[in-house]
Amino acid sequence: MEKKLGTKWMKKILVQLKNSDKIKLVIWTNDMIQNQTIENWPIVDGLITLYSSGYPVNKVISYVNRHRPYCCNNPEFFKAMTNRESIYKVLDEIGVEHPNYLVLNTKEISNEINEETNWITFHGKKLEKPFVEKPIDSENHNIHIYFNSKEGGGKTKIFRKKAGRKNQFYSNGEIRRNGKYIYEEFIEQQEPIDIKVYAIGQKYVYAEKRSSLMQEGLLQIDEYGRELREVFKLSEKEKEFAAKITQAFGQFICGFDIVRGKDGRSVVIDINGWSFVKSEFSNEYFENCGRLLVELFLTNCKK
Ligand SMILES: O=P(O)(O)O[C@H]1[C@@H](OP(=O)(O)O)[C@H](OP(=O)(O)O)[C@@H](OP(=O)(O)OP(=O)(O)O)[C@H](OP(=O)(O)O)[C@H]1OP(=O)(O)O
Ligand SMILES: Nc1ncnc2c1ncn2[C@@H]1O[C@H](COP(=O)(O)OP(=O)(O)OP(=O)(O)O)[C@@H](O)[C@H]1O
Repeated sequence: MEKKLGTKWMKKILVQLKNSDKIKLVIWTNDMIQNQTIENWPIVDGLITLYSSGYPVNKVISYVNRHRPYCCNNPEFFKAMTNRESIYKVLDEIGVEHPNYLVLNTKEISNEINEETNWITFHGKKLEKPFVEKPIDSENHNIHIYFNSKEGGGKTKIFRKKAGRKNQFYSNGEIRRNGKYIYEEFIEQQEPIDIKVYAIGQKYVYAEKRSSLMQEGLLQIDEYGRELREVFKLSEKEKEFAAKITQAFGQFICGFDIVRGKDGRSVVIDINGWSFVKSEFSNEYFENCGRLLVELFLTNCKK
């Protein structure tokens, strides 16, 4: 949490709240959040809550229920947002496209899964490669992509960036049988890119593209040593996704990822909740983010 608060990206946003003469900004330390009871937490009119590993969601919800501060990102949704199936169910409700999927607890039903070179079957359901296997817990970023033998077979393991790498190819294409996974259709793309979308409520959305995490080789780095990204122009439909997603998930500041299929579909593959743009060249994003947050709190907090 403190790591997130200390980033220069967060500071670019907070400075605008600090500079507003109508807002008194109170920064809560990690010690306060983790070790003190909610009775000792300051009583505030507005609250910025953002999910990160170790974040005490239940404690924060108890505080919010007791004091009813205005939350720009509603903590009631945080648990649902850590489950990839729950995320897709919400997307269904709001008409936002996601990949077709199947959830399997491969540990519990290992004997019932029949695995062949190019597909798996389970109780009459057939999943053909290529497909993507993601831990149901969206905080677990160890994602495997399985290829058809026509494409050379094997699998690519994707993981959080480590020593300039983001993936590793393995010739063994067997699925994992040790937990609950969501199996998704692999969206074939025209250009192998990830579209990282950063929405701010209904009024503003900004996006960047980066080389897909499954692209071979080392990360492409910019002059600041950060992953190379470029500003990306979203379609009108993708902008509508952004407005619907921030509303449905109750997250005023909300990042999510899109891939564009060869078939023309735009498909949401991941919702990240509060997520920072991390670019030296996106001042416009930070200015809008700070301005809209100030506006949001002034409109919604008790006078
Ligand atoms: O959403 P955010 O801003 O909270 O950041 C997320 C994630 O963004 P995503 O959610 O859009 O995927 C970042 O991935 P990218 O967007 O940079 O690809 C990732 O950075 P990373 O891969 O380690 O590499 P760097 O870019 O920092 O070098 C970061 O890990 P930490 O910096 O180690 O905390 C994550 O934080 P958390 O989820 O709390 O672990
Ligand atoms: N259904 C899919 N079809 C094609 N490629 C996909 C699909 N799902 C994921 N990918 C690729 O795998 C990468 C990781 O997927 P995803 O974003 O779901 O993982 P994550 O670990 O939740 O990411 P984040 O770090 O954003 O939280 C994507 O950036 C994309 O390149």
